[in-house]
Amino acid sequence: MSGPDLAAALDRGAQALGVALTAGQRTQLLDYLALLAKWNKVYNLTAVRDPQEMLTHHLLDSLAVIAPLRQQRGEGAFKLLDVGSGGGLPGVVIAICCPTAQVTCVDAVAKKAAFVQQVAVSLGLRNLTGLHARVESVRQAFDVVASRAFASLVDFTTWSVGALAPQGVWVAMKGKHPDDEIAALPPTVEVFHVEQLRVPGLDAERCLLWLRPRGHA
Ligand SMILES: C[S@@+](CC[C@H](N)C(=O)[O-])C[C@H]1O[C@@H](n2cnc3c(N)ncnc32)[C@H](O)[C@@H]1O
Repeated sequence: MSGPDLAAALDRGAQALGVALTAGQRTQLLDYLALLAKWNKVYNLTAVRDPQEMLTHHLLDSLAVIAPLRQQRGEGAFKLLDVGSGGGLPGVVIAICCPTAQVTCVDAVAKKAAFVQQVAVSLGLRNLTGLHARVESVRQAFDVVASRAFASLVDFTTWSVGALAPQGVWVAMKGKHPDDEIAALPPTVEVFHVEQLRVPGLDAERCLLWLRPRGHA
C-alpha cells in the first residue's frame, strides 16, 4: 500500500472512530508508523510486518481508545502511564492525539523504551517519555494507568497499583470480554465501566475496561 493510500485509510479509520485529526497529528501518526516499520527488525517491536496491517492492527486499534479517553478525562491536563508499552502502543498514539496528556510508556525491555524515547525526539512530542523499568517499581502518580495486550487484569492492577494517583483509574484494552479475568479480580478492585469497541478493518472483538480501587467513586 502506498503512502497516500495509507493516509487515506488512516483518515477513514479515524473518522469512523470519532477522532478528528489535525493535519499535524495525521503526519505524526504516519511518521510513527514509518518508524515502527523501519526499526521493527532491530528492536523486535511487533510481529506485524505489513504497513497496511500495522495501520489496522496497531494504529487504528490504539486510536479506538481516544474518544473514550477524552470522554473520561475531558479537555484538562492529565498524566497517563502505558504499562508494557512495547513499541509505544497505545501510548504514542495517545501522546499524539491528546496534547494535554503527559504520557509515559514503561517497558521492562530497554530497547523498547529507547525506541519510544527516539519516537518522542523524532516527532517532537514533548509530552511523551519512554521509561525503562518494571512497572512494579514505578512510584510516580498517574491519573490513568493504561495497558494493551499486557497481562491478566489481576496482574495489571496488582503490579501497577503503586503508580495510581489517589483518584486514578486503570483502563485495559482487551479482545473478547474477559469474564474469567474479571471474576479473578480481588475485592479491592472494581470494574466500573465496559465499552465494546469496533475497529475499522479489524474483524475481531475488542473491548475497553475501566477499573478503580473499590470505594473510589
Ligand atoms: C505483548 S507486549 C504488548 C506491547 C504493546 N502494549 C502492544 O500493544 O503492542 C507486552 C510488553 O510488556 C512488557 N512487560 C512485561 N512485563 C512487564 C513489567 N512487569 N513491567 C513493564 N513492562 C513489562 C514486555 O517487555 C512487552 O514489551
